[in-house]
Parts: sequence; structure tokens; C-alpha cells
Amino acid sequence: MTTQQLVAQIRKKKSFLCIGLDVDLEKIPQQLLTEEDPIFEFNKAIIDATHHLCVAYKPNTAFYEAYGLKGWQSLEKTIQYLNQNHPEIFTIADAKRGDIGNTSRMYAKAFLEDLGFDSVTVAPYMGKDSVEPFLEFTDKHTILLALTSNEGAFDFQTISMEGKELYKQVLETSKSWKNSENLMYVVGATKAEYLADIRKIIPNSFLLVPGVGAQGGNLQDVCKYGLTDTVGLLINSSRGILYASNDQNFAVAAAEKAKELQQEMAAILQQSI
Ligand SMILES: O=C(O)c1cc(=O)[nH]c(=O)n1[C@@H]1O[C@H](COP(=O)(O)O)[C@@H](O)[C@H]1O
Repeated sequence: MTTQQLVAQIRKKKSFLCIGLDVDLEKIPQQLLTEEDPIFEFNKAIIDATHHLCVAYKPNTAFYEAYGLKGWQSLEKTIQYLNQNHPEIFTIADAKRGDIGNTSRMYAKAFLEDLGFDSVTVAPYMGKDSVEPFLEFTDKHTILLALTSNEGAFDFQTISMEGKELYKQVLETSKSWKNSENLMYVVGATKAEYLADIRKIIPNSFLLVPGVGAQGGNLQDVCKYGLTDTVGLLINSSRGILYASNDQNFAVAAAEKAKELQQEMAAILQQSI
């Protein structure tokens, strides 16, 4: 999916919501555990109930890898279901990969080619040659970790070297890489006060912003400095939507939570047009 197509979907749905499909078998309604593939059945119900309210889904691969081969099959079925039934939805494999080039090439193939995601999250720590194999997929997007939502972000990402914080070096250096127009960046919603500085370096790039809801980030704060002329934001919520209820009405409850965020987004978009 091109960035222009993503922006068109955002305008049409009046939403820049990304729903994180972080499925935890201990948190889903227990009656689903009798199904052959509880993870897929849960995702299917969530997708059926929320696809009109969001523009992206982001399965975090940890929640699938943790269940071994069966988990990986659930991930495969989920992305197939999305690609077949909702090709207008932007899909993110939240895998946070990155290794020597020869290995990154295999990660890129796995997520962008074999599974067929539109994008994958990548850690920049190993540098240019570890990210390039992802960027070679010019019809896809590489989402680079810039300033993450967790407390540990302050351990390295904000350390200043030669007068510039590491996350700013990541943003600036990555702009010089081949096919960098296909880069997006992760900035945590809990770091909203950094967005004005971040937008000075990457004024138009799309940002994937996790951390609203369960982690305490705030949508209004993020939009204040993060929003661009072409929106430029995908706001992720996982637990806050998925586990709104764990009885048999879980999908309806999830849709209600998604709708609350979508309506807040619609109001913001209306004001900013
Ligand atoms: O790359 C991510 O998506 C990510 C980056 C980050 O800085 N913080 C962060 O929470 N995430 C992911 O975003 C999701 C947040 O989930 P909730 O806190 O349940 O909404 C999880 O899948 C995290 O792994």
C-alpha cells in the first residue's frame, strides 16, 4: 500500500487508528479456548467488529511466537484474512528485527514477502546495512524505532553524543539511506513532548505512535505536534481495545473502545482541515 493510499483511507474513515493484535490466551474469553485456533478466532471477531473504525492492524509477533508453531500459523491466518477481506487496511508486522544484512534479508523476506505484510518494525541499532534489506522492498514500508514509549528509552535513545541525542541521529542518518521515502518511525505516545523537535527533522514522515491507553499516553498531546498536512500519524492501541471485556460480547466492547478513539480522531481531523 502506498502512503497516498493510506492517507486516502484515513480521510475516508476519519480515523488514524491502528489496532494492535497482541493476543494473550489468558486474557481472551475462555470459551474461545475450545476452538481449534483460539487466537485466530479472537482476531477474526475483533477485525470483523472494528475494521470500519481503523486503518491499520499491528500484530506483535511476540504474542504468536510465544505459542510456537500453532502461534505462527495463527499469525499467518490472520494476515491472510486481512489481505483477502480488507486489502484497504495497512498491516504492520511488529517484529522489531534487524541484523547483519545477510540475516535481515531473510527477516524482510519472511514478513514482507512470504507473510505479505505492508510493513515491519525494525531496530536501527545495527545501522545502515541492517536496515537496507527491508528498504529494498520499495512497495513496502520499514518502520524504524526512534524514541520508544518505555522508561528504558532514556537509557540510550536520549543520550547526547557530540551534542545530539541518539534518537535524533537515527532520524537524521536514516534520511540519507536509499529508498528512505519508504521509512516510517516509531515514537511513543508517552514521549509527546519530543514531537516538536522530531517534526523539525522529519516534517512529513508517518509516525507509528504506540502507548495510548494502557501505557498512559494521550491522543491530544500527540496530535498537537505530531499531526502533518497529510496526517502523518498512526496511533496504536492494543490492550485498551482488545480486552475491554472478556465475556462473550468482547468484540462489541472492543468496537466501542475503538469508536471512542475514532471519534476523538474525527474531531481532531475536522479542526485541523
Ligand atoms: O513498535 C511498537 O509497536 C512499540 C514501540 C514502543 O515504543 N512501545 C510499544 O508499546 N510498542 C508496541 O505497541 C503495543 C502497545 O500495546 P498496548 O500498551 O497494549 O496498547 C505493544 O505491541 C508494544 O510492543
